[in-house]
This record gives sequence, C-alpha cells and structure tokens, in this order.
Amino acid sequence: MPSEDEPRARQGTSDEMPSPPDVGAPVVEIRIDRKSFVDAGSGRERLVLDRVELSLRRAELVALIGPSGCGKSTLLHIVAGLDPDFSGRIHWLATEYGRRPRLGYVFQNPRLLPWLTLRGNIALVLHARARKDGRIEELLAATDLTESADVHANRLSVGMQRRAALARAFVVDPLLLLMDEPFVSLDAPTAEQLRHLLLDVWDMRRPTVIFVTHDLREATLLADRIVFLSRDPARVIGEVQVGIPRDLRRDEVLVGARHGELMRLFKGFYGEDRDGVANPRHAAGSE
Ligand SMILES: Nc1ncnc2c1ncn2[C@@H]1O[C@H](COP(=O)(O)OP(=O)(O)OP(=O)(O)O)[C@@H](O)[C@H]1O
Repeated sequence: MPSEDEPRARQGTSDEMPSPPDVGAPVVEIRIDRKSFVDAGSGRERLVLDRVELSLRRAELVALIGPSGCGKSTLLHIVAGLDPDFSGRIHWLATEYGRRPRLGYVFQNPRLLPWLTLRGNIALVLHARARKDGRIEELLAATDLTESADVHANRLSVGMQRRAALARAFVVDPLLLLMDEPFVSLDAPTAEQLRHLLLDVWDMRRPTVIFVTHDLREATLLADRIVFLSRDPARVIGEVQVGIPRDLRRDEVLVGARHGELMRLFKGFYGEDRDGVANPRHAAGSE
C-alpha cells in the first residue's frame, strides 16, 4: 500500500483506458483541501479528508472505494452541500453561475417516511406541477413498483424500499446522483437484481453518478471509473478506468475477468487482508 508520505498517484498504467465515448464535459471539480471533525471523546481535531481532488464528467459513473471510516460519506455530504464546514471548493461547471445543480441522493438507509405511501414518498421531493407530469408513474414502472404504489412504506420489503429510494432519487431528474452503498446488506441475488435495475433506470436519463461501495465487483459492474481512497486521512491513492463497454455490462464473464484484473490493483492498495475495505459485512457474496 502506498505510504502516506508518497505523492498521490493516479494509478492505472496497464489498466489505463480511455473514458467511454458517451462521457461528456466536466460537471463538477471537487477540491477538498481539509476536512476535519472534533473527536467527541478527546476533544481533539481529527483530519479526515486531506487534499482530495476529483472531477466528474457528464454521464459518468464513478465508484469510490476506501477503508471503512476513511471519509467516503463525508465526501458525498460535502459535494451535496450537506456539510459546508470544510476548506476547499466544489466548483460546478455545468450550471449557470456555478449554482449547485439538481442532485439525487441515495443513502445507505432508504429513509422513507413510514406514514406515507410509496407514491407519497416519491411525490414528496417534487413540486406540485411535476407530481402530475407522469414522471412518478414512469419511475414506478421502471423500478417495478407500480402495483405497490399505494402501500405504506413501512409495509414494503427491504428490497422494495431500496427500489423506492432509487425511484425517489431519479424522479427529480438529477444532473448528479450521489449514492452511499445503496445495496449494502441485501442478500446477494437481490443486490445483483438492483444493480441491473440501476443500470436500466440510469439509461433513461444518464445522470452523472458517484457511488460509495466496498464491493470491487459491484464497482466493476457499474462504474466507468473507480477511485481508491486511503485512510487517516483519506486521499486519492489511485484511479482506474474499468473499460467495459456499457452494452456489455451484463456479460458476467467479462465483468468477472475484469474484476479479477482489478483485484490485483486493489490488493496493491489495501493489502491481502484488505481490512475494512472489502469487509464481508459490506460485500456479501462478492469477493
Ligand atoms: N459528525 C461527525 N462528528 C465527528 N466525527 C465524525 C462525524 N461524521 C463522521 N465522523 C468521523 O469521520 C470519519 C469518516 O466518517 P465517514 O462516515 O465519512 O466514513 P466512511 O468512509 O463513509 O465509513 P464507512 O465505510 O464505514 O461507511 C469517521 O471516523 C467518523 O467517525
């Protein structure tokens, strides 16, 4: 694993491949010079993110991998504007006056309001006019939830709640979608089904996506590019283009072979035990 003192390397070498042809102009340049938290116990300041730089392009899917607790969720929060307490700059390039664009956010926990129906949860994020323009029905159909639309959220299965969270994130037609381990702790077949569903729904509008995962195979299947973070503090220690053409992502043999190749890179960063990165708790059945 590269030591903290080594200069940050954009790794890839033999794994370097050009971006997919339909990846477009830059959407955002993320530069986090420093992000720290005050430790509640000791009262000391702890540096979590240190000089993290990353840019995302239109219609690009980027996976963020790093050790548990290294600061991945913190990074997403900063990009989403949920945590303004950092030094650096989130530079939006695809909107007028550099305004933050429409964002979708899929949290680890679906965070549905239990007293509302599934449709009500999705409608909640929309203006009144947009509730009537057919997009809710479109997303319900795309996520195979039409028949459950009037069921209260607390009566939905976990898999259905995750699908509803996807529908709610996509319904605002985001320019950028942030996802924090969206399929964590699902059983392996349900998680795989949802990954494919994500690709289908993504294909309808093709937003830029950045998602956190501990699962290298999930990153290989879904992402165009994988960014690897170190811990204490988190820095970008490498990135790689996955290089699987989008129309071949369902080819299990191809994905499996590329996963094997990328695993060598992964072990180079995190070592054999990969403690806290490919934690079985997070990456059920995939390593
Ligand atoms: N509000 C907060 N106050 C103090 N410390 C925090 C706060 N939020 C996060 N932290 C700490 O910052 C570090 C990074 O947390 P973060 O949740 O971003 O990590 P992560 O990489 O997403 O973790 P995981 O992979 O386990 O989900 C952790 O040590 C965490 O305890």
